[in-house]
Amino acid sequence: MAQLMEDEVFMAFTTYAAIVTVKMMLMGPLTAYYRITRGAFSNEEDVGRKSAEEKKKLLKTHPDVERVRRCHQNDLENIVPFVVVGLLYALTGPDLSTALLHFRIFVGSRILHTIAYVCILPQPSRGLSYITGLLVTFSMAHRVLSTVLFF
Ligand SMILES: N[C@@H](CCC(=O)N[C@@H](CS)C(=O)NCC(=O)O)C(=O)O
Repeated sequence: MAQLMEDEVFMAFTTYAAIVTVKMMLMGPLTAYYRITRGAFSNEEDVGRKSAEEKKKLLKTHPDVERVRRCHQNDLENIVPFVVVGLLYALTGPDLSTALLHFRIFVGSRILHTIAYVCILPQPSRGLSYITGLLVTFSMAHRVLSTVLFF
């Protein structure tokens, strides 16, 4: 394990995986921010001490909250596979420069995806950033499978 932590590709993977995971985790506080500012809550206990009338007003969905939630969901669909496949990829011993290119493009694409989704940028900005990240993960999966294929 200590030897693995000194491997440059593994260190690069750990760095970018941590960055993109923290980005994904920040979607939670961002959702909370939108809930509070838009007055849109989903649980009765979240609006505990209000009158029945006020509760009714606050227990609703809001398009901005739903947008951030979809963005978070999309992160889960893409970042979790990146972390799993990226770890296996790092273990196949790729070139440092090739690995860095994969990790940087993926993290950049997911940051752009979030900006495009939350700031409502016109398509195809979100679609292209999503496809870019997906291609990076597929490229790493290709390397993993072509290195260790064993049925
Ligand atoms: N689960 C996704 C699968 C396809 C996907 O991830 N598309 C990208 C680019 S259009 C996206 O940002 N989808 C919006 C979303 O997941 O809410 C969906 O329902 O759209």
